[in-house]
Amino acid sequence: MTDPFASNIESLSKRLPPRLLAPRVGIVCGSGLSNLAESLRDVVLVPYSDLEGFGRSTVPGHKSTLAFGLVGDGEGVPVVAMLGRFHPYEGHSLSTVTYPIRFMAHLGVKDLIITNAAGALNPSLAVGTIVVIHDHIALPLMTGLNPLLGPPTSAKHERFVPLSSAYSRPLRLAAFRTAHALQLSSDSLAEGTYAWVSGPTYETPAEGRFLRAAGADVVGMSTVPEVVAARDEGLNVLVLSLVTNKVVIPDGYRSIKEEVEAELIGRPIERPQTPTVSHEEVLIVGKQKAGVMKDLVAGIIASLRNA
Ligand SMILES: O=P(O)(O)O[C@@H]1C[C@H](O)[C@@H](CO)O1
Ligand code: HPA
Repeated sequence: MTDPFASNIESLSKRLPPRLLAPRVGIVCGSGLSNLAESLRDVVLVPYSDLEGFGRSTVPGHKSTLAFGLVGDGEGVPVVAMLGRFHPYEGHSLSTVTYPIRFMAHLGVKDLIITNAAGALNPSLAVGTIVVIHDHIALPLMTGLNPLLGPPTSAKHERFVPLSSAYSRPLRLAAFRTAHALQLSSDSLAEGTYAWVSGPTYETPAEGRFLRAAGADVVGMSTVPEVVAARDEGLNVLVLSLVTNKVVIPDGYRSIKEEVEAELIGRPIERPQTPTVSHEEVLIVGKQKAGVMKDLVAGIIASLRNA
């Protein structure tokens, strides 16, 4: 059997200068956020179809291309960005979902910046806020959909991977320091916990309240398998979630019984409508905030140069 890492490296070495073939930082672009590649210079684009082990992204707002390039002035920092990721709900196995992360680690990536679009469970998070993730709740992971099930992927990997500090503190500090340097308003960046759901259904109102009660601030359909693989590979991980829609709204629970009873005594209750999200809406907000996310990610990477 051919080693897909080796054959990919062989084909990339024919297309990339040596410096780009040794990226220090990896980026995963979330829904509608592939413009992150615009902050790269000397870019070389490699379609996933030219690489072994890579699937194809089937979700609008996700391309199927790797972008290699440099970020920042002078020598710059060599990076590789996934323009488009794989989600289990597309029918991809967890090993396909996580393969690019393992490949990036194999190329020499040390710091991984993962972005995603997510719904707000915490009512204080406005649409457009970028949430620096400091923890996660992953029901699929806890109940058997875990990319580390099965034999360890290599003898150098631990059997039991701790996730108590999966989200790098130095990278989270870099995110807030960069936002300050970019003069982003204080409410454009927040901190929180990401809940991973398999999708592709969006949450019912009760599921939203359940995840909120469990302590999550945002919910999405990706990222956690990538974080698990990255930690298995020993990478430092930063996750930035862009809030594209609200899932839980205060006083959003509507009791028809109460409503009718209130109507009968002549005191109709005005309650907010439960929001209905669509992927189109997710992409619109992604597009609106893509510039801020791009500048933030580029600034964080440039700040890592001296780290
Ligand atoms: O790849 P991400 O997590 O950014 O995409 C989110 C989650 C679903 O794939 C999709 C739902 O609108 O957007
Ligand atoms: N739920 C799950 N995933 C999402 C959402 C959401 O509300 N918005 C964007 N991705």
